Amino acid sequence: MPVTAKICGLSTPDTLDAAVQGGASHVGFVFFPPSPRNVGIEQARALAARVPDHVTKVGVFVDPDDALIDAVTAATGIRTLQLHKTAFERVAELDGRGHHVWPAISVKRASDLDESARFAAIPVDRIVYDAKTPDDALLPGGMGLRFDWTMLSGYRHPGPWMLAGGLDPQNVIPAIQMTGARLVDVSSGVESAPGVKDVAKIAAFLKAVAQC
Ligand SMILES: O=C(O)c1ccccc1NCC(=O)[C@H](O)[C@H](O)COP(=O)(O)O
Repeated sequence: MPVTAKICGLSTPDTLDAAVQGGASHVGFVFFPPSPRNVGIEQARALAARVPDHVTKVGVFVDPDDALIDAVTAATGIRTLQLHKTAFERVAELDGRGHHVWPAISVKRASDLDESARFAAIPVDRIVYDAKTPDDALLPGGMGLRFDWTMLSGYRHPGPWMLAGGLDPQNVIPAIQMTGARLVDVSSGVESAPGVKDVAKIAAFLKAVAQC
């Protein structure tokens, strides 16, 4: 099975097209106003319309309320919700309503990984292992931070998962080799400035992933 990639935090047609043409399996849209990658509903509607059926659209949220999820899903057809800082009970509730849910686990130390076992009971569609950002950080992700990937080597995952946090075109191959990830996620590692995606970096990242 080939390794595939999600390009996250897309907000312009040209960078979205670069991700799709470069072979991304997933594209992510951030719905969190404090983020430099935040997209509004109408912007997301227009972007989503460009995404072909074989590429999965992922909505990235921080403890979203029903109104936001309903607005996003109605406008974009997004069915996959990547959920940061969202309580277990809320994740279970959204799963019960038929959404594809991807809870993010913030990882700093090895014991953080064990939170994944709890989600096996729901079960969720995929766990996202992302680097923990500082407690006072504005964002729970998208900051180019990474955790010690060796912690994932040999780890018994309870289900499908994705590696996120601090990946870029240069380090993604060793990261895949070290962790065994089959899906990798990148945001700031393919940007020229916070929130500004770079088509050459997107292409380089996807080319590196395709070699794995
Ligand atoms: O990217 C954001 O701005 C963001 C905002 C709020 C919640 C999550 C966010 N990003 C989550 C992602 O999926 C990122 O791709 C992931 O954290 C990796 O980011 P990076 O380390 O910059 O590649």
